Amino acid sequence: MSKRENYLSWDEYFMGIAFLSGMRSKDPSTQVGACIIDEDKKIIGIGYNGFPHGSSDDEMPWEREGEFLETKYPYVVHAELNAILNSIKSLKNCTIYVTHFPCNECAKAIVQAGIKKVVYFSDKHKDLDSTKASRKIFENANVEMAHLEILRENIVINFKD
Ligand SMILES: Nc1ccn([C@H]2C[C@H](O)[C@@H](COP(=O)(O)O)O2)c(=O)n1
Ligand SMILES: [Zn+2]
Repeated sequence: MSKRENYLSWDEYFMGIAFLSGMRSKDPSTQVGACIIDEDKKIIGIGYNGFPHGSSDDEMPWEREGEFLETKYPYVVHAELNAILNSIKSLKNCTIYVTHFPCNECAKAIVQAGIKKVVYFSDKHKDLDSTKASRKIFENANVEMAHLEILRENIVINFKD
């Protein structure tokens, strides 16, 4: 019998895990996921956007607009930072898979952690100044950026039979 042909590539696998992780997010508008792997392709950190420990998902605001302190923005921990903080070992020369291109704050954390490659799926905010700053931060630190195009339409997990 020959091997299966339609198995997941490494890129699809790690980006799939980033997406699955993002599905844990309670943010009603944007769910972001991140998955960090080491040079041996071992997963060493996973994260999604959410409020810090101790802050209730039900009591904190998920608003995008209004008085700054009444919105989610000053409180939410970004997926990339959560993945970095959740990592189980040094991130030197690691790769981070992210569902969305990192913001400039996450870019700084990614560089300082020693991550050397960013593989991203969506770049929908590429024209924002903060995204331009991210690119500059990555370029200055020689962090490789790679857009991942996934050819298959979906990955199905079937929990029935
Ligand atoms: N690098 C990023 C950028 C954003 N996020 C999170 C922060 C928010 O929960 C959400 C963005 O919300 P929106 O302004 O689209 O309503 O995404 C992140 O985790 N990592
Ligand atoms: Zn961020």
